[in-house]
Amino acid sequence: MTGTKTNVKEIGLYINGEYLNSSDNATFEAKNPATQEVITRVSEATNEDVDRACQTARESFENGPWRTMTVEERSVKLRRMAEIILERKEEIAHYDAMDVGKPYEATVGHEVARAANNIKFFADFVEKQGGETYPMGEEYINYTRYEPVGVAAIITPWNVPFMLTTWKLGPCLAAGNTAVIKPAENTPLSVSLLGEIAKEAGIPDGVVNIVQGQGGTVGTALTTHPEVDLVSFTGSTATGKHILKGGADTLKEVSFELGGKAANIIFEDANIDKAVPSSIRAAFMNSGQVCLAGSRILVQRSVLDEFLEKFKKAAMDLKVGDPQEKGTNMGPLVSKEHHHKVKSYLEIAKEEGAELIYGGGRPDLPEYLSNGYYLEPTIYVHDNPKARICQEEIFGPVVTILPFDTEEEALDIANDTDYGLNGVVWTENLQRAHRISHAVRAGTIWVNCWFVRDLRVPFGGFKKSGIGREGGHHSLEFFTEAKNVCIALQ
Ligand SMILES: NC(=O)C1=CN([C@@H]2O[C@H](COP(=O)(O)OP(=O)(O)OC[C@H]3O[C@@H](n4cnc5c(N)ncnc54)[C@H](O)[C@@H]3O)[C@@H](O)[C@H]2O)C=CC1
Ligand SMILES: O=C(O)/C=C/C=C(\O)C(=O)O
Repeated sequence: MTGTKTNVKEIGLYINGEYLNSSDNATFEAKNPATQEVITRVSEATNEDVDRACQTARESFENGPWRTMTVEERSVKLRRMAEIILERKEEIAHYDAMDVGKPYEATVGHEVARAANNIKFFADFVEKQGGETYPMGEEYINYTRYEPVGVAAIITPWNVPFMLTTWKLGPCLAAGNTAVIKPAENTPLSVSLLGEIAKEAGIPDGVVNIVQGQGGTVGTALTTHPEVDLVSFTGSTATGKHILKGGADTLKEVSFELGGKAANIIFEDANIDKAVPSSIRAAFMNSGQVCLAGSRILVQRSVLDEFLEKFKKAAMDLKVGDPQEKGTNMGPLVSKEHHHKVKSYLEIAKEEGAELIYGGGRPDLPEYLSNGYYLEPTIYVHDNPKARICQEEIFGPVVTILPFDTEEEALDIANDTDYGLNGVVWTENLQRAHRISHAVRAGTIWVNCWFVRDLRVPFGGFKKSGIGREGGHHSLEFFTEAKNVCIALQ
């Protein structure tokens, strides 16, 4: 038996280089979703604590050495931070396995490495940036500087806590800003380590601050705070709207990566043997709690039977179980509330007349996981793209297969959504691959692959899937103010 293996010490807020209790000593529980065991207690920030974190970040931005250091000096410290993340990869992955329910094996091997690279990539990238120069004849010359904006609020979700926080923190710090981070209340553990990691890397106190607690209170206090200039957020579209409204009075700049309902389109000329394992990953990785999930699989009718047979078999082969155990492909859902929400879609699917192909129940698990928030990988076939299970972000291991006959029909279904984060196309026809990639209204299209990430490319959503883009110079544009300097030459 594994389950919760480590005693995790109580988690404080991290402000000005110190872990602290909240001003009223209030705490909340961090729980293991595989067992419901309490892992530890976490300080719940008050408004006073959020204010302190924001004032500290402001003071450190205005008067600390971080903003005025050379880019190279900052990058040395950030590269060290990336190294420390790798040195502590087992601990970080173990924390995410415990409070997200993420399989340890995949997290330690992939997600933590990506987190380290998020920091290293921007440390290297920022050193290579130049600016624009515009001479005006012999009389004047203009040149552009990219200066840090100020204090950034970094609000991250529970599905990929550590990796997604570093994805924002890397460019934020590389550009010379200071940060107040708020991880999701469901998953406070791994992000809390970023305070001590930043300190060990030599990043001055006050540059990285972490507050913990509920979105509605702590998140709101942070994203409406007058000292916060920027909000970088990944999470639900509903929360994105709250943050946008709350930031209006102080004109905060926002970068939002929101929900998705990606179409994964399998044409009859696709290599089905490649499409099946990739579509399984896209549907069930992290128990389907992925904004980029291929949660609608559109399959051309002539290959429907073949695809269904192979896809179902591959889903049945997934090992659902203890996230800490070697070989586990799928852990539990993150929380009781989320488990309830995802299961409610099984009722909705029944009412909507979807055909259940596999799953929908509780997997067979050892006794010590009997309280865990588990659900089998679940597959439906439905012919109504307007059904709620085809329109709403379920964010669980529930996938719907929609048959289609023609390319036009596939495109209509793919674009019939409020979301536009990503899409996937499986075809061996080059012209069709381009045609469909151009016609699907989404920020990323993967052709004959899924979730392949190059950190230089723009990443973000069309429609209700986001505002702005992250990645490479897109992230740096968000985290900097462009300044023009015009000089008289005569
Ligand atoms: N990456 C993604 O696309 C994600 C999508 N979701 C979607 O959202 C649904 C609901 O999940 P939730 O946990 O409720 O996500 P959420 O959007 O409420 O949580 C994400 C983060 O926002 C914070 N937050 C919540 N309300 C806030 C507010 N008013 N002001 C500032 N920060 C706030 C939370 O504390 C958390 O840190 C999921 O079922 C899923 O469909 C959730 C998490 C990530
Ligand atoms: O690869 C990225 O930069 C972002 C990935 C985001 C998710 O996996 C998510 O929000 O679910």
